[in-house]
Order: sequence, then structure tokens, then C-alpha cells
Amino acid sequence: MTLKLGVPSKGRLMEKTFDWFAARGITLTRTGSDREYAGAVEGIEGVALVLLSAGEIPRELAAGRLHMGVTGTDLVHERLPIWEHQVEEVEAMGFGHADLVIAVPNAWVDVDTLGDLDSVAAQFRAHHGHRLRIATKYHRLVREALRDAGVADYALVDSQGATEGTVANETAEAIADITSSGETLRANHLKILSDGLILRSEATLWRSRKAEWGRAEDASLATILKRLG
Ligand SMILES: Nc1ncnc2c1ncn2[C@@H]1O[C@H](COP(=O)(O)OP(=O)(O)OP(=O)(O)O)[C@@H](O)[C@H]1O
Ligand SMILES: O=P(O)(O)OC[C@H]1O[C@H](OP(=O)(O)OP(=O)(O)O)[C@H](O)[C@@H]1O
Repeated sequence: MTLKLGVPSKGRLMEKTFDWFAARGITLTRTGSDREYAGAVEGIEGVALVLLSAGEIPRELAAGRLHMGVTGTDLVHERLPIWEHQVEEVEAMGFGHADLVIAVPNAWVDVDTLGDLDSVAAQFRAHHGHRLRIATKYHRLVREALRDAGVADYALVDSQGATEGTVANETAEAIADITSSGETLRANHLKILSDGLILRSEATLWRSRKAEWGRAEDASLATILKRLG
């Protein structure tokens, strides 16, 4: 049997993941044509590379179809409700840093905290006849954070990309999304609430608690762990 290692199939996470493993003597490569999602592993026995979307890696780990996988903390916490029972964090990888935050228009000068947002939300409903809309793809994490902060009068609007644009496009009044350099928020005239940090995320190597770990997979895992130092 082989240990199945899931790695993001494109973009910044894929390249940095390949570099990270290469620095530990494990060469991951995408084989075939540019558009073919096939991969190879050199420098370690019994490991197969599975290239797939970063967003799908949590589910595959939880289903036990991957033994190990690389994806952001944000995606694991969002997509796996009882993630501690489904996966184990092996190592934070030191890249892919991003903060999940709640942001509102710069023009809302009196809104600085989640408490302020709660007050505005109540007024908003009275004035507009519908709830204040918050656009996000992180439904679970945002609901939890707002519940903990006592913010109730809002509606989540699903946004799977270009979330910061929803405010200018008038499909939402506020957003919850990840920010890294802060450029996208600035460009869209949005500010982070002073207590609006929900989660700090980073690319992380995870081990599935649900996959079948036979002797061969255990041996490959042991070799990987040794390389991590
Ligand atoms: N600007 C950024 N800087 C650093 N990390 C980021 C940034 N944007 C996204 N990430 C991180 O990269 C990971 C993948 O994010 P994203 O949701 O963009 O995946 P994707 O590659 O677009 O996935 P899919 O293939 O499902 O569209 C997440 O863990 C996220 O936190
Ligand atoms: O703080 P910054 O450095 O500007 O990065 C943050 C942006 O990066 C991500 O978007 P991505 O590029 O993945 O595109 P998306 O909008 O399609 O998710 C994220 O959703 C933010 O929009």
C-alpha cells in the first residue's frame, strides 16, 4: 500500500509546497502536460502524490482517502466541524499566511468593533427592512465568531470569490474574508474591525485520523517525520 499525499494542484500554495518538501529531500513534481493533474514523488519510498484543490483536501483527509495533505488552517477549520477528531496537525509550514477578518466600509466612521456592527445591524434592519448582509465563503467560522460576539441581526451572503467587491456592487454591506497583504481590502475601501480577527491561517501539513494506516504507510510517515527534524 502507498501513503497518499494531497497537495494543492495550482497557484502559490502548490509551488511553495513543492519547495518546502524539496528542502526536506522529497521531490514532488507535476508530470504530463500543463493541464494534467498527475504527479510523482522522488526521494522517499511508498508515497503517491495526489494533486487537488486546496478546498477539497480537508474533506478527502476526513474521508480517509488521503493519508496526509497540505492546506490552510482556515479551510480545515471551516470545512471540518470536528477537525481535531478527523485530522492531526503535523507541521505548520511557514507560508500561506492569511487572516480571516470581518471588514466594513471605510466610510462607516462610527463602526470600529463588533459591538458597533451589532448596533448598526439593528438600525439597518429598521431602516431597510432586511438584515445587514455579510458576504463570505467561511460560513461556519463567521457564524461562530458572530455568535460569540453577540451579533445576531445579520444575514450571510455566499461569495466564493472577489468577496471584497460585493460591497461596491451592493450585494453586501460588510465582508468576512482572508487578507494577507491588505491590498485587496484597501483597494475596495474596506477596514478591518478592531476585534474582527476570526482566525490566523497558515499552510499546514495534516495527517488523517480516518485513513487506514497499515505498516507500509506508517513506515513512510516515520520517514517523513524524520525529514522534518
Ligand atoms: N492572498 C493570500 N495570501 C496567502 N494565502 C492565501 C491568500 N489567499 C488564499 N490563501 C490561502 O490559500 C489557501 C487556498 O485558498 P483558496 O481558497 O484561494 O484556494 P484555491 O486555490 O482558490 O482553491 P480552489 O481550487 O478550490 O478554488 C487557503 O488556505 C488560504 O488561506
Ligand atoms: O490581502 P491580499 O494580499 O490582497 O490578499 C487577499 C485576497 O487574496 C484572496 O483572493 P484570491 O486571490 O485567492 O482570489 P479570490 O477573490 O478569487 O478568492 C482573498 O480572498 C483576498 O481577496
